[in-house]
Amino acid sequence: MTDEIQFRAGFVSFVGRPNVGKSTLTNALVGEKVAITSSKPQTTRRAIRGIVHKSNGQLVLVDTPGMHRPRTLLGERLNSIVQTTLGDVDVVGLCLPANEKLGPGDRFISEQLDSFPRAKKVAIVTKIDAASRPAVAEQLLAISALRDDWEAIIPISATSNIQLDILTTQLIGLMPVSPALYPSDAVTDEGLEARISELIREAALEGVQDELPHSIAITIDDMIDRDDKDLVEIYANLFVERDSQKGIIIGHQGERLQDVGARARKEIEKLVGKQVFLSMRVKVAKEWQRDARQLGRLGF
Ligand SMILES: Nc1nc2c(ncn2[C@@H]2O[C@H](COP(=O)(O)OP(=O)(O)OP(=O)(O)O)[C@@H](O)[C@H]2O)c(=O)[nH]1
Repeated sequence: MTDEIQFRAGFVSFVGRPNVGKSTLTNALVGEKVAITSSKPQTTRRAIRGIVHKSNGQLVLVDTPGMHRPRTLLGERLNSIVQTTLGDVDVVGLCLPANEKLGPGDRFISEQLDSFPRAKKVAIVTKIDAASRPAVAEQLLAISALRDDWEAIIPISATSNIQLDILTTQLIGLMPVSPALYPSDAVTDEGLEARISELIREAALEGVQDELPHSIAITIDDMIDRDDKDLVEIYANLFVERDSQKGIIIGHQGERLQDVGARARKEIEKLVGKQVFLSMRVKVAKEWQRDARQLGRLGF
């Protein structure tokens, strides 16, 4: 036996109801914007990986869409992404917000986790900055009674950076002994185009009404890296399902679309480290969420 610390690496997936802070946590742990965050529930569609590198281990974070009961074909595809992802991970972190009592949604998801015996279960109590100490204590008790196979129950705040290091250390401790799975400079294996699409979708979601979020999809037609200037030209399509939604996205005299473009461009410029020219066209793809062929074309 040696005292040498063994390197550990593996996969972690954060699950939980919509809006409990999974994407914010992923970004905070990775230290770079990889998953989109939004105050609108269920905005995360893909299994996005962020990678956390420490001297003694590596965590590959698989950020899944919230588990929910499917209502449309899109919903079913999202759920099947969750299923295939969770069959494969070393640890599932069930995110439960400190500032809301446990409810049927949390219990439903916890029960789903029973189907994945391979994964170790960790409870992550999110948003502790938004709850009083007694409320956090009460929540910890309720969560410990939720399952008897928790490896750990860890209270954190992703926005106030409370206990994030402890979470990382504990998660690494639960990983198998393994060499690093990704090179040390990788933060995500999502392609650049996919990340850009997500940034545009995030900008488009800001301030829209409740029914719209699921109706928006982004595709990129072309990306041209100009050699004559420090500039990338991006040609994107913003799909909605109905003509009326097209009007909402574009806004009065195109003002809203201009706003979305300006915000998206700022975020994309941070990502690519260059000036960006962004052209967006709004198109209607009728009922794309229910149509298998259109889903395929839009990348789901
Ligand atoms: N006060 C507080 N708010 C937080 C914290 N983490 C996330 N939030 C907020 O909670 C909301 C939802 O966060 P997300 O990270 O998008 O939640 P999510 O679970 O990924 O949501 P879906 O993608 O819809 O499944 C956002 O408005 C965040 O700013 C936290 O630690 N403290």
